Amino acid sequence: MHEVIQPGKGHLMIQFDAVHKRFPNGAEAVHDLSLDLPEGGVTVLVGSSGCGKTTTLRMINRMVEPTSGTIRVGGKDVQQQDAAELRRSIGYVIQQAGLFPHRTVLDNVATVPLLLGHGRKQARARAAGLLETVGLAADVGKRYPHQLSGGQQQRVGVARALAADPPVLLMDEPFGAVDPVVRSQLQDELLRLQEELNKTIVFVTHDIDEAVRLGDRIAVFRTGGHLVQCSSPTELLARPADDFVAGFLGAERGLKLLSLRTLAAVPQGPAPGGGGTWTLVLDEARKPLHWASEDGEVPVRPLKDTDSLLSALNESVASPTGLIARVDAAGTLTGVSSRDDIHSHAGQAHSEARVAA
Ligand SMILES: Nc1ncnc2c1ncn2[C@@H]1O[C@H](COP(=O)(O)OP(=O)(O)OP(=O)(O)O)[C@@H](O)[C@H]1O
Repeated sequence: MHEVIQPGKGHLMIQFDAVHKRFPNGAEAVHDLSLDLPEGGVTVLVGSSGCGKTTTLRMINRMVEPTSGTIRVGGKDVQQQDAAELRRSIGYVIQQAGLFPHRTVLDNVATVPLLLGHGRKQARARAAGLLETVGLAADVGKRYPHQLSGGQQQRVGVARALAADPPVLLMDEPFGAVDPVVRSQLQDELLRLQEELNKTIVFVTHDIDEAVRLGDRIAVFRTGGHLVQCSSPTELLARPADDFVAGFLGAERGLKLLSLRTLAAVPQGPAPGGGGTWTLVLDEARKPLHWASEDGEVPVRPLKDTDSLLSALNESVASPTGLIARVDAAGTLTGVSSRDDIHSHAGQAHSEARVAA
C-alpha cells in the first residue's frame, strides 16, 4: 500500500489536469478542473449545493471516474492504479461516519489494519492507539456505533480513516451533522491532529466559517462544476476574484479576515490602577480578576497574543473602559490595549492583506 503514494518533500500530492465529469444523465458535475495541491495542508472545497465538490473529492480515490482529464496522486495517474488498493491507501471520512453497525468501535477501526495484513492483536492495538489519538476514552472501543453520540461517531470515523496512516485524507462534510459546539470541538481536534500528522487533507463543507478556520487553501466552486478561485483564506477574504465569490463569503468578510489576524502586534500599555473610574483588579499572581468601580464589578476576559483581532474587538466593546487585558501564556497580566489601538491595527491589517494578496 505504501508503494502507491510516495512523493518527495515539497512535491505536488494531488493534481487535477483538465478534468471533466459528466454523469450518464447529462449532468455536468465538474468542468475543466485543473488544480494542484502540494503535499501537506488542508484544502477546503466550498460552494453552493450541487456545484461538484463531492464529485471532485470522489474522483481522487476513484469512487467516481472522470469523463476526461487526468488525476494524479503522489505523481501517479490514479487510472493506472488498482482502484481497491488506491482506496485503501487514501483515508475517507463522510458525514454519517459510515461505521459498521454490528462491529464494536475498536473492531471498526481495526478493520483497515487487518485488511492491510496486520495480525488481529496488532490491528487492535493500533486501533486502541488511534481512539486515544482522536480523543476517545478506551472504554468507548467496546461499544457499538449506535451507543455513541454523533460527535463521537465522527471521531471514530476519523480514527478509522487514519488507520492505514495514509498520506491523503478525504473528508466530505465530516462535521455537518453535529451541533455547533461539538462541531467546533471536532474542528479544534482536527487542527491539533493535523499539526501532529501533517496529512494532505481535502475537506468538503458548505460552511464558509469552517473553511476559513480549517483551510490552508480554499477552493470556491460555482454551479456547473467551475472552480472560480483557489487561495489562502486571507487572500480569498481580502481579494475575492469576482462578485460570486464575494457573495459567497458574505457581508461579514471583513470580520472573518480579523478572525485570522492575531493580537500579537497590537501595542500595549500599563493597566489603569486606581485614580481613574475603573481599576483592573488582579490576584496575587497578577492574573486579571475583574474591572472595579464605585458602582460595582464587571468580569474581564483576558486575551493572549495568539487570540484573534476579532476576539479583541469583541472584548473591547464589552469592556467598560474600552480596554482589553493582555496576559502571557501563564495568564499573568502583560498590559492593556485600547479599542483605538485594536481598531487602527485592524484597519492596517486589512489594507496590508489587500496589498499582499
Ligand atoms: N451519480 C450521479 N448521477 C447523476 N448526477 C449526479 C450524480 N452524482 C452527482 N450528480 C450531479 O452532479 C452535480 C454535482 O454533484 P455533487 O454531489 O458533486 O455536488 P456537491 O457540490 O457536493 O453538492 P452538495 O453540497 O449538495 O453535496 C449535481 O448536479 C448532482 O445532481
